[in-house]
Amino acid sequence: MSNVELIDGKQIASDIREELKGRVQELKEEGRVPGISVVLVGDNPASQTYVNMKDKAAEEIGIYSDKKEVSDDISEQELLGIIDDLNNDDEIDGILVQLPLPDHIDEHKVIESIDPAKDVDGFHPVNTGRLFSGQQDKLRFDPCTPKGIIELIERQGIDIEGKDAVILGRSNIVGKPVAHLLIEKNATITICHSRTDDLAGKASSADILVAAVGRPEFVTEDMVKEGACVIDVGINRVDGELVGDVDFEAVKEKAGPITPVPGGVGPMTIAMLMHNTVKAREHHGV
Ligand SMILES: Nc1nc(=O)c2c([nH]1)NC[C@@H]1CN(c3ccc(C(=O)N[C@@H](CCC(=O)O)C(=O)O)cc3)C=[N+]21
Repeated sequence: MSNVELIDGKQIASDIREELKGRVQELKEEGRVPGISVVLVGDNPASQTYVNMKDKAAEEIGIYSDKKEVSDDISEQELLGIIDDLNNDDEIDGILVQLPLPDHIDEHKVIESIDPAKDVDGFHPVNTGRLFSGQQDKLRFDPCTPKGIIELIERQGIDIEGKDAVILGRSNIVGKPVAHLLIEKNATITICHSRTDDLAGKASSADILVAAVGRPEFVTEDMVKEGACVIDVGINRVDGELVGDVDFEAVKEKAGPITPVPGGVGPMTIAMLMHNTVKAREHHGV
């Protein structure tokens, strides 16, 4: 008999999409269909996969979804022009520019050109600033993967308050924002990275361990405390297979609740993108 407590991200994401359907129905009755536009620069096959998953989720929930596919030699000015059009398009509530962008385009400049009220990725400095300063009273879009992690933990029935959370990775899209969200939930935070001394020692002190380092099976058994909640944010392709940042087989018996890859954090990212888009429409023009 297995004593593994799997956190079923696929199921939880499906529950969230179901909840969103009701909110979209109410908006539709007022003639206010939520709309998202995804801007895809170049033809990276992995990006295509994500964009297709977003399309499918939007369709299921009843969100209008539009795609702008442009060549990877597009100039920065042209790209900024597309975003300006979307900022001024009343049918569009959410704008997502798929990252990464080609080297000749300044990612920060592009993100800052998005209307913060349409920034469903939660990457604009207005939104990250409101997260950083704990402003929950203002319209704020939290980044999808970090917000999805919080939802996974809470919907699994795990209390965050007072817990020691250790985050492996300090990226702007996962490590830093998830730290702020966990602080907001009254956890105590340690962020570890490539220069951290005794990373294994720190990781193994965690009640909640978030692995977002982008290295396949980086987290081994000795880095996990007995019964700890383990959240695997990794999506590494190894020999055509999807592998997380956690050595799942080695860790699953020692850990408490643990997310699989695939079927953990990934589906939650898309569900939270849909959540942000519905929220954007609910606030749009009111
Ligand atoms: N502006 C921007 N926003 C993003 O949110 C964004 C981005 N750029 N660039 C790329 C990354 C990656 N990303 C994923 C979303 C869902 C899954 C997902 O659902 N994964 C499935 C598996 C899918 C598969 O089999 O490939 C799972 O983990 O179960 C993965 C990765 C969003 N990203």
